[in-house]
This record gives sequence, C-alpha cells and structure tokens, in this order.
Amino acid sequence: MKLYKGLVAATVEALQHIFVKNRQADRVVEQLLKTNKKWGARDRAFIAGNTYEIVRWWRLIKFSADIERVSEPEEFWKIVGTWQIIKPVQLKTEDDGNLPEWPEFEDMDAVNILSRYQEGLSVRKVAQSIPDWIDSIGAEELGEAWDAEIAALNQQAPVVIRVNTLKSDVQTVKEGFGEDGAAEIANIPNALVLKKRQNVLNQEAFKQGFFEVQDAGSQLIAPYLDIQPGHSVIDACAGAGGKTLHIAALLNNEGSILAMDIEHHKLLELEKRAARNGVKNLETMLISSEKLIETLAGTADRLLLDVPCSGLGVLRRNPDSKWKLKPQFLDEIKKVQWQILNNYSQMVKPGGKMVYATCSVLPSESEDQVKRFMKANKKDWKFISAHRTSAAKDGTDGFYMALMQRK
Ligand SMILES: C[S@@+](CC[C@H](N)C(=O)[O-])C[C@H]1O[C@@H](n2cnc3c(N)ncnc32)[C@H](O)[C@@H]1O
Repeated sequence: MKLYKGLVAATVEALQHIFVKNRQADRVVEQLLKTNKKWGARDRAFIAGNTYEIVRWWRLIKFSADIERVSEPEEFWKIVGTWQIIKPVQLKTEDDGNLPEWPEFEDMDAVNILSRYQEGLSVRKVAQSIPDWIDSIGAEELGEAWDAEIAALNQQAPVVIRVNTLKSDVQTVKEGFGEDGAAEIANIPNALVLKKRQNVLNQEAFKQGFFEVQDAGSQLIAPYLDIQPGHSVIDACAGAGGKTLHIAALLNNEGSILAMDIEHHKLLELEKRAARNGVKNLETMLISSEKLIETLAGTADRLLLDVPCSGLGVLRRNPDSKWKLKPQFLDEIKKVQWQILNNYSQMVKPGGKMVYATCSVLPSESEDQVKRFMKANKKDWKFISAHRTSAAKDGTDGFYMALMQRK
C-alpha cells in the first residue's frame, strides 16, 4: 500500500501515546480513530494494523533500526519507516518495502536495516520481540515448549465470537455473516470464527446482544464450572463480564449470578453488557473489604475465580503488555492470586464446585497455585481436573482452568 503522510503521522502519534505516555494500545487506537471521522476503512485499517504490529515487533524493529531508546518524534518516524522496510519479509505481505522520499525518512538505509533484521532473527528474544526477563521466565517455566508458544503468541489472533443463546442461535448468527463469513469451531458449541477481519461492534446483531466477542479458549472456562440452570453462581473476579455473560447463557436465566470485582467501572460496564444480552438474574457487588467475602461463606453452588494475572496467555490481543509488564508486578500478582484462592473459596457450599482460571502460560500463576492450594486443603477440597489451552497447539489464547469440589 502506498504510504500517505497523514496516516504515518497518525501512527507515529499513536506510538508516542503508547510508549511515551504509557497508555494502553487498544484505547489509544480507539480514541484516535474516533476523533478522526474523515478516515475511510482502509485508512483506519492502516493505522490500527501498523500500530499493533509495530507494538508487537517493537524490539525487533528497534534492533533493525539500530535505535536503542525511542523518545523523540523523529525516532518514532524512523521506527515506522523501518517497519515498512521489514514488514514484507516479517509478515510475508506483498508490500514493496520502499520508502517515499520524505525528509523524515532521510538517511534510512534499507540494505543495512534488512541486514540487521536478519541478524536479529537469530536471537530468540529479539526475533520474538520480548524483554529479556519474559524470555528467561518463559524458558524456565515452559522449557522446550516456550519456542513454539511465544512464536504463536506473536501471531495476530482471529476474531472469534460467542453466540448468546439467551437471544439467538448459532445458525441465525452464522447466516447473518453471509455465506462463508463465519465458521463453527469443533467442540466449542457456540463459537464462530470470522473468515475476514471486521469491526463487529457496529453490527446490528451485536447491538441486539446476539453475540459477544470472546476467544475460543476463553469460551471453555464457564462450561468447565459444570453449571446447571437453577444454580447460584458467584463470579468473583468478573471484570467487565466476558465470562459472566457466558455463565448467564448457561444458566438460561434460571438461578442467580453474583458478579464481583474490586473495580467499580468494570461492574458498570458489565451491567450495560448484561442488559444488552438479556440477562435477568444478575447482581453486581463491589468488593470493598475481605469481610464481605466472609458474609457470603457457603452460598455458592459454583464459584469462578478468573484471577488477575500477567496476561502472558493473551499477548496476541494485547501485545503492549509485553512492554508494560514488570517482574515486580508478576511477584505481587501471584500473592493476590493466592490470597483470592485461599479466601474466596469459602464462598462455595459443601458439595459445590470452583474453577480457578488464568490467562497466563506460566505454571507459577496457574498449576503451581492450585497444587499449593490442594496440598494445604486436601481435607476440605477434592481436585477434579485441569485443562490448558495453547496458542501453539490449539490456535487459541493461552488459558488455564482447574476444577475443584468442596467436600
Ligand atoms: C482476568 S480479569 C477478569 C476478566 C473477566 N472475568 C472476563 O472474563 O472478562 C481479573 C479481574 O480481577 C479483578 N481483581 C483484582 N484483584 C481482585 C480481588 N482482590 N478480588 C476480586 N477481583 C479482583 C480485576 O479488577 C479484574 O477485573
């Protein structure tokens, strides 16, 4: 695609917000596109696509450009220019990789850049564009599987939706995407993968609550709870409710859901989504103190603990978290996970079940936490099963889920 200065400038602006002002990539892109109504679909795709790919391949691009620190506007222009040169090779696209003769791209030597790019490909942390510490921890915890996993986590994720069975059915939604527009996914009954990338949030079927955007791996978690209509279910780390809405569909509006979180704005968003989805049995509750958890002891047939985590299983969708995540955060969040698992599990009734889930590929946030919990609580809890999804093996995001039953 021919480069237009206005679009490259917009990409530079987005990257500055992400890397200098430390803002979240999806928010930056969304806001930028919203404030510039004059851009057409191709322009929007250029800005969003290039911004995400540059964030994803940030370290590899910096290495190819031979720029250590990127802070000044002219350095961001060089980064975007470098990406245009290496993109056809890296993403196997048909672009010619030539740069226009703009002053911002003066002195950029494509031969030199491509030679450094080839050099970078021989070092995993550069080739896979990850900070040293994430590469070390991934290799340490996943061993030989890390190579394939990080490579798969660096691919763009497909758009997957979950049909909301409270309002529609797979056939109807599938037909809405036209012939060959969406395909079913084996063993995930209400999932459809879209054949073409598109903004589904503008579609009438979405506005009417017929479907939600949800990765195929994520769609395995609510069913893992073994929910039956009539159950009283607590979703204790509900956030904006991706899984709460799935739980609601499985309950078919019979029984009850209590969705909790420590962040009020997320619960407000969940309430909006629940209204769109036709959910009638939802209550939300802000967790203001540990005491609140005690008051709910023994009340849930089913409890979902979709705990906060590193997000290292969802890098396909949030490539900027590679750069925002810090080792100290990982240490802290493991303590929070442990405290949630230990304290919140009291909300399950005797005989009831609980799922502990993460969107992390790291066993230290997942398997190890559950093993430790089971070791400390074998008198009161029975381990039933666990499952992992993998970007490399399943083509989904990387989730972990463990099912346990209170005795
Ligand atoms: C992985 S996200 C949840 C995603 C959500 N279940 C979904 O499917 O969209 C983890 C959530 O846990 C919340 N959280 C963090 N610390 C918590 C705590 N101590 N108790 C409950 N929720 C907490 C975060 O605000 C965040 O919304």
